[in-house]
Amino acid sequence: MAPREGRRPRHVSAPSSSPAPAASPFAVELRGVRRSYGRGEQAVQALRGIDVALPHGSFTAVMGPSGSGKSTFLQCAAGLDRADAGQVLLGGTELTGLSENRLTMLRRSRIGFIFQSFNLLPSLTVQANVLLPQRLAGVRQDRRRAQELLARVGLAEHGRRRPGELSGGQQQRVAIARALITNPEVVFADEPTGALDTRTALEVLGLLRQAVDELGATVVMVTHDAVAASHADQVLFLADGQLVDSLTRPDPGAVAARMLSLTAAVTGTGAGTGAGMNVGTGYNSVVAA
Ligand SMILES: Nc1ncnc2c1ncn2[C@@H]1O[C@H](COP(=O)(O)OP(=O)(O)OP(=O)(O)O)[C@@H](O)[C@H]1O
Repeated sequence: MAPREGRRPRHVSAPSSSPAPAASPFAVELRGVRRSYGRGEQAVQALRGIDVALPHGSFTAVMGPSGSGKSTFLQCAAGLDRADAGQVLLGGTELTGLSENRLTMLRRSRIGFIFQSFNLLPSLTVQANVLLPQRLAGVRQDRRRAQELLARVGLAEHGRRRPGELSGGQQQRVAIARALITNPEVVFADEPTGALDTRTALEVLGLLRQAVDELGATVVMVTHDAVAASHADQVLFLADGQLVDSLTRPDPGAVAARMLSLTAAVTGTGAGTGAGMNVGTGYNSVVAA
């Protein structure tokens, strides 16, 4: 997938260190990834052979009906959960097979996370929260970069406050700054706007878009919201543990139409597979290049 025209990463105004040289053209690659939960008749096939490759500097949204495997996809791609089969690569480094310690170190230094519920530490100042990934990774805490990132998300004056003194939208901005502090290869965002009102959500999505366009970040975002997904370069649609479709340069209407037909197909409500939905065609390989 090519990034949107006019939205190519410009690698300008990166607050400090530039991204590490890419060992692979792809920030994230999943090859034949399978993950099931439980055993025997109770087993649930959460991912049933996922093949996808997402280039550096791209913004990808992952959508699908409830239970389609979005969270499992994100967890496996981010090395928070282990695939039963297949390979997961981050910037060319294979995660499958890494020891727990090495996986933890890799997550701390090369991956940023943004969660629906912000997950800031209430007892730390805003600035200390932003610096936490560097502290955990055991690298020098770069206060200047933290301050630059806080300024970028509009919180230059809030570094000494505690998260509890900020609004939800402001807390999510802190979480974005925290996710970017280590200059990670990929930022994984799990429903980052799920707890925010519409206007605040749009601001947060704009900041994620800026991180991609101006800092060269790679963002992978799970969302239920068609408007949120339309900020991405590409939307991947999951159904029943498989990638069944994708949309590039998505607009909210097209995303909503595909979700509607997907949900109808999954629940069997008979709404058909209009809007070009590909359910059941065996399309499960999306190489975003
Ligand atoms: N720890 C677990 N133990 C057993 N089954 C699980 C576990 N985690 C997920 N599943 C099952 O795997 C399937 C995929 O779940 P997953 O959470 O990835 O879907 P999702 O698309 O993120 O759903 P939602 O939109 O509702 O959050 C579901 O059938 C779910 O019930």
